Amino acid sequence: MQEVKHFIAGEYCESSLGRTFDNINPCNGEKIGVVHEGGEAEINAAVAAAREALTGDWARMPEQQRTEVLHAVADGVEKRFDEFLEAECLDTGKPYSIARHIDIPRGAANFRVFADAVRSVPTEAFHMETPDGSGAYNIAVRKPKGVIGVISPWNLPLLLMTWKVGPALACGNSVVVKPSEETPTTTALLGEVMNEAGVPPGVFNVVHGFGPDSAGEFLTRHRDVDAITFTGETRTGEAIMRAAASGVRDVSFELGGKNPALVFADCDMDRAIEGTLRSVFANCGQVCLGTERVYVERSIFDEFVGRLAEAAGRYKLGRPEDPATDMGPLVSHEHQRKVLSYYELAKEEGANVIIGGGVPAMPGDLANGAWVEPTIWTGLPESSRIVREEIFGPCCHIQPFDDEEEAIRLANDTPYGLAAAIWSQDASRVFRVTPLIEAGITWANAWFLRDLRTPFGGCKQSGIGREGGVHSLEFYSELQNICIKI
Ligand SMILES: NC(=O)C1=CN([C@@H]2O[C@H](COP(=O)(O)OP(=O)(O)OC[C@H]3O[C@@H](n4cnc5c(N)ncnc54)[C@H](O)[C@@H]3O)[C@@H](O)[C@H]2O)C=CC1
Ligand SMILES: O=C(O)/C=C/C=C(\O)C(=O)O
Repeated sequence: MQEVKHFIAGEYCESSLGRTFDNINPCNGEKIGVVHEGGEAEINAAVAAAREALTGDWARMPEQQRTEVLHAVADGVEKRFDEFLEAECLDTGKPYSIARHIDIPRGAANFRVFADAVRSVPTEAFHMETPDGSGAYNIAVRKPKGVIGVISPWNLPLLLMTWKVGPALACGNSVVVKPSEETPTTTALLGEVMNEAGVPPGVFNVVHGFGPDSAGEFLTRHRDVDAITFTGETRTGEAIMRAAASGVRDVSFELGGKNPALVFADCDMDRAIEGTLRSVFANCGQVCLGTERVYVERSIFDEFVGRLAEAAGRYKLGRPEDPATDMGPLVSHEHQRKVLSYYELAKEEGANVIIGGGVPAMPGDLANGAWVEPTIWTGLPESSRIVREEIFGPCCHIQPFDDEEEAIRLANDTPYGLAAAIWSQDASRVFRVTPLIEAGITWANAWFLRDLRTPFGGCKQSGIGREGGVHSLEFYSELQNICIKI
């Protein structure tokens, strides 16, 4: 039976109060192991270790060596690829085919890309004139921000945690990570890799636990944490922002979404179907960038709905390790209850259930897992809760539109603004429409095409700030302007 411990000051440790909680396999509801539950004492110890690390070897380490250490972390993840893969898929239930190509390689890449980015970003310098004629130079020096609190979610656990930890360490900070209580294992495993790679003790710390009145809240409230980065639900973001207000700490938030796809009659239908299928159902719909609202030009509406439903109907639900599996279960029974409550609501609101809408019949032990059917609805008004609220499951509502203006209006009629996808072969339309969409990321004829150097984040209630490439360096470093009079 697996036992997941905290990782503080380079060592694994148990909870001071001796409390643990169960880690459950969402495929069959079986207990995988126990996780040590941290409280105020563990957060205090981790933050103190992180603070201490900022005065030791890590602070004195030349940038070139820090880059090499972070490359060694990436190598270490790759060396133990199968271990990370199995742990991630056991915690989440996601298919190996996804984690093998996305979660684990990206978990490693996040260290390499940001370590290299730090070394390639130029220093800003301005010469200025002065009244005495001798002038002055302004040089912007990039320094670590300090101790970074990282609160990460369960949908892409290693990927989204390293997306924050990679650049934070590349900029010379130390971190305290509170991984999601649903998926603690790969974050804990990374501690071993950090030690093997030569990351000094205290630079990377992990405390397990829950959100409110637990490790998450204690971390975000801690006055010795200099900045907080969070991915998760918008309401949690509001709570963390309130905590960060005390002490005026900086935040970077990537929050919820209710992302639209606009499918125009001039699209390449095969590509639009394949891309929308992935954007709705990949990772069992548990991707913040995923599509939950599809708007299709009326002349191709029936064909599109029919073909998408047919493709979704071919999806094979199964065990993570089965190469034939397209979709796993949801992350937990709690999340299953939430998604199924929306499936019920859709029926109550009068939706046409094109496909799915319930719990699939799974064989043997899988019958106890957190499974839901891939689901497509049509026929609901835009005011319906199904169309307005983030469900975070394998489902979408499809609605027809008559012209470009209406499509843009429908896409933007949401409090969220994370991502959007447009499907059209008319280049003028693509250039005209994409900037009018209120979203931090808009794809045209693609979905989830990610270059780690590009700005990533949401507008409206989908987030604050941008991470990715130089934007991550902006958040994870403090710029000091040094003005030198000649
Ligand atoms: N990437 C995304 O956009 C994600 C969105 N979600 C959405 O959020 C819904 C709820 O899922 P949860 O896992 O409960 O998301 P959540 O936003 O509540 O949890 C994410 C992380 O925040 C921590 N947390 C929760 N409350 C906190 C607080 N007051 N202070 C500090 N940390 C706190 C949790 O322990 C976890 O590590 C999902 O149904 C889905 O709609 C969930 C995960 C990822
Ligand atoms: O960075 C990526 O490529 C993926 C990001 C996905 C999320 O942020 C999410 O689903 O929460």
